[in-house]
Parts: sequence; structure tokens; C-alpha cells
Amino acid sequence: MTIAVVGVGLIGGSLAITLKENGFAGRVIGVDQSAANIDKAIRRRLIDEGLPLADALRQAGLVVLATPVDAMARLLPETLGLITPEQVVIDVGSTKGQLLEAVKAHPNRGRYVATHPMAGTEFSGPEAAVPNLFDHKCAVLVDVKDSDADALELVKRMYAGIPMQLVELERDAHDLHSAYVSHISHISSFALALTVLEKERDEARIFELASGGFSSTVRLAKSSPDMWVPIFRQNRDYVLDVLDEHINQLARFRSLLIKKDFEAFYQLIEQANDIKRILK
Ligand SMILES: NC(=O)c1ccc[n+]([C@@H]2O[C@H](COP(=O)([O-])OP(=O)(O)OC[C@H]3O[C@@H](n4cnc5c(N)ncnc54)[C@H](O)[C@@H]3O)[C@@H](O)[C@H]2O)c1
Ligand SMILES: O=C(O)C(=O)C[C@]1(C(=O)O)C=C[C@@H](O)C=C1
Repeated sequence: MTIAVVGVGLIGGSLAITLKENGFAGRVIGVDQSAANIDKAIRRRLIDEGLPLADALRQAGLVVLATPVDAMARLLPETLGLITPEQVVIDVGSTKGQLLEAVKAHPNRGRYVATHPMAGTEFSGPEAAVPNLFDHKCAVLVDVKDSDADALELVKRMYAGIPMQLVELERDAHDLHSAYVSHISHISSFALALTVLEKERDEARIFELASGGFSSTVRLAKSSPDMWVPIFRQNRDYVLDVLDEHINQLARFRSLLIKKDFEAFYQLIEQANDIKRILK
């Protein structure tokens, strides 16, 4: 099968190379607003060639939208307007509500399957793409009742073959749980990086003293604003909901420190340790 990947960055590039290596894709055409990224993707053999969207759509059985989510909201209706009834379109975006709203009445809505592979890194662009990124992670399929049965079957086969575990969610549940489990961690890490950069003016000390603790909690702060600002714009309400709770929790630690109530501090850490039950 020929696949068109629109947005040949970390996720589009990683999916392209994964599907070529496992034989699902015979040929991958890249589409990207950045000619430099197309060149890099060809040089890294993530894609076979680069073409404009309309040309790529004439050849691809499956189209993967892998741009930031704001660009997707424009590209998805355009792409659905250009395909035949045999072609299938998916997106890999981190938010779903606005995207699904944008195509709810589209005559080709059934050819589209909304997906979210729950795997990634803090890096972006084709240089960051790797083949094993998705192995044994979870792929969320959203509002599957609105997709044609054959389109859904193809997309399930694609993800299951990687292999990934499939989870089905409605759009609101997807955006709420993504805010709670994924999006808040990024704000927390951006804020931590800003905190340390503000307080520790001696950058050499950051480099010397940073060990696993700081590095692991600040890793996500390296993530690109090009990807994350559109996510926060689209998922603002659920992110605000969980951010308020996060600020409350920070305030609890602050208040106990001020009161020198280290017994309660101990209990709070024990409560936090409960996360070990879920994530080993
Ligand atoms: N990074 C992650 O951890 C992760 C994980 C799962 C899903 N996602 C989602 O995957 C999508 C891509 O993220 P990424 O990390 O691969 O980003 P990226 O920055 O690595 O790649 C995005 C690519 O899209 C291109 N692009 C941007 N606007 C375009 C447009 N209008 N037309 C054509 N190309 C365009 C860019 O030039 C770039 O090559 C996002 O929607 C993101 O929410 C990201
Ligand atoms: O591990 C990372 O670096 C990620 O940011 C991946 C991550 C996440 O786990 O929050 C980020 C956004 C996605 O939509 C899915 C996965």
C-alpha cells in the first residue's frame, strides 16, 4: 500500500519508517510545508519522495495527518474533499474535539478515523524520528462509530501490526483524560524549567548538579511550542480544570512547609507514592 504522510516530523516520520519496516507500507510519500524537512526525511529514508498534497492524494491508499493540531483542523476537511470513496484518512493529533467538530457534517466523514498514538518524545522534526517509538504503547481510536467499517478495520490492522494496544474512546473522554494524564505534565515541566532558570542563575551549577531527578522531571520542558500551543488552545477547558488542581497541590506543600508540619508533609508524600500501584 502507498501511504501519504502529511507532516514528516517526529510522529509522521516515526510512523512512516515503522510501517515501511514492518511491510504495511510499500511506499511512503511525504507532504510538508517545510522543504528542508522533506529533504531530511528523504535523506533519513523515512519517506521515498516528497509531493504537494493534491499529488500525494492521487496515489495514496491511506493518508496520515501528522502536523500540529491547528494545521490539522484546516487540512482534514481539505483532504476529505479530495479523496475517493476507497481512500482512508487518519490523524495522529493529541486533541480531538475541535478536529471532529470541523468534519462532523462532511460527506466523506466515514473515510476518516481519528487516532492518537500515546507515544512520543520531547524532540521534534524528521531528525527525531525513530522506528521503535510506538512498540507496545497504546493507540486511542476516537468516535469509531462515525467511521466506515472497512476504514476502521484497516486502521486497527495498521496499529495492531506495530504492535500497539488499541483503546476506543469518545472525543470528550479522550480530551479530558489526555489533559489529566499527558497535557498537565508538560505545563508542570515547563514551569519547573522556568523556576530553576529564574532561581539558579549559575548555569554551570545546573549542568554540574543536575542528575536523574532534575533531568527526568524537566525532560518535557524541551518540547516544542509549535506542537504544544495549539494543543493548549484546543484543550483549554480541560487543561484549566487540571491545572487548578495542580496549583492547589503545590499550595498544600507550600502551606505545610510554612507551618513546619512535617508529619503532614510525610503523609502527603505517602499519598503521592500511591502512583506506584498504577505505574510500576
Ligand atoms: N510529539 C509527541 O510526543 C506526540 C505524540 C503523539 C501525538 N503527537 C501529535 O502528532 C502531531 C505531530 O507532532 P510531532 O511531534 O511529530 O511534530 P513535529 O514538529 O516533529 O512535526 C510536525 C511536522 O509538520 C509540518 N507541518 C506543520 N504545519 C504544516 C502544514 N500546514 N502543512 C504541512 N506540514 C506542516 C512541520 O514542518 C513538521 O515537519 C501533533 O498533532 C501532535 O499533537 C505528538
Ligand atoms: O514522552 C513524551 O515525551 C511525550 O511527550 C509523549 C506524550 C505524553 O506522554 O504526554 C505527549 C503527547 C502525546 O499526545 C502523547 C504522548
